[in-house]
Amino acid sequence: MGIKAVVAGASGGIGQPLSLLMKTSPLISELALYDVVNTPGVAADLSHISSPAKITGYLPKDDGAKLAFKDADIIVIPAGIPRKPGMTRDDLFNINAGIVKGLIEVIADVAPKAYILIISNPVNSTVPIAAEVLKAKNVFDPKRLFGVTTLDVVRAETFVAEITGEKNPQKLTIPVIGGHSGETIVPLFSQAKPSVSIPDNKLAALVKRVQFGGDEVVAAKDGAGSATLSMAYAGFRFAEAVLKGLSGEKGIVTPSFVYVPGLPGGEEIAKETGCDFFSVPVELGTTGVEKVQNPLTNLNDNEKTLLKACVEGLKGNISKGVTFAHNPPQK
Ligand SMILES: NC(=O)C1=CN([C@@H]2O[C@H](COP(=O)(O)OP(=O)(O)OC[C@H]3O[C@@H](n4cnc5c(N)ncnc54)[C@H](O)[C@@H]3O)[C@@H](O)[C@H]2O)C=CC1
Ligand SMILES: O=C([O-])CC(=O)C(=O)O
Repeated sequence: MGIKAVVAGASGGIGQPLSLLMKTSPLISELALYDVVNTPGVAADLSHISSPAKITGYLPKDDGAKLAFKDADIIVIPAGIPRKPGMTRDDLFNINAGIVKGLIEVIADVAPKAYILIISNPVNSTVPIAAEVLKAKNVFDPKRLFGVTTLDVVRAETFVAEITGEKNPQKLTIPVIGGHSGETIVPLFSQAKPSVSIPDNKLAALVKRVQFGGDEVVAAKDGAGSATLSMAYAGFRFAEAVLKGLSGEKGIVTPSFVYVPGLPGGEEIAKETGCDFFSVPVELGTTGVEKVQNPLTNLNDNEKTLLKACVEGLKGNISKGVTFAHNPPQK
């Protein structure tokens, strides 16, 4: 089966390196690039790479969004503005909420069966917006809608390895759960595989670094945006996990921000946290999320405290997205 993939926001800081990685994937036979600017150039450039994926580039004119998304199997969305120093991810809501809503409306019409991977911030709110739009169009399948929180997992691997001396951080599996901003990000070092030992005097700083890793990059870029290259890596890693699951590979498990009450194994998580959307390790298969794992049963005391702070913030982010989807501000 040929896989059609789309990157929406393909000309941006994340979109370009992400499209490059997607172009090199042997799992993709067609790659459509959509953005409001510059896609013809990015597509022409990538089209010279001798990998199988056939590249096309679309702009909004001449129904470009519809043509780009039509019958797509997987759509990755890094469209939207990034942070500058002094901003929170929630400060991006006013602009990015409308961008994501508009893109999902088109996707619901022309690619209702697509796997949708949302990178655009604030993820804690943009994913609930997407779910509400898909519900309103009667095409919502919780197994196919994902908030991409993989960068938190990637950071946890990297920062833990710096402490433990592990030479290959990719050998570590560290669940990071909750949401994707500040204190809503909850790394579970106690559930790392293989197990890791973090000295007591380093734990608080490590947790903070994973929670606020995005701020570190925003500060270093000093007004020129937020993480793009590490995010492209993380976005591709997650897209590849979804594609491998689709192709029948077994044992693919990685965290994602999903609609938990609609997924096998997720009901308890929604009940315990009071959050309908939560990042948890998901088992990926031929139809998307086959099951969610429940990491909440094994938390240590420190992680329980982190979880409490997480759900307080996350609930508000989720309801802000749901409210927006139903009552967008009038133009
Ligand atoms: N989930 C995560 O872990 C992360 C999320 N992000 C988020 O990803 C988003 C993109 O970041 P960057 O690539 O650095 O920003 P950027 O500004 O470099 O690129 C965004 C692209 O989106 C395009 N765009 C704007 N409106 C659009 C629309 N209606 N349709 C299609 N494309 C549209 C722009 O033309 C631009 O090319 C931001 O919201 C950022 O906060 C960034 C890093 C990590
Ligand atoms: O910090 C930001 O605004 C971008 C982001 O989500 C991250 O790097 O985790």
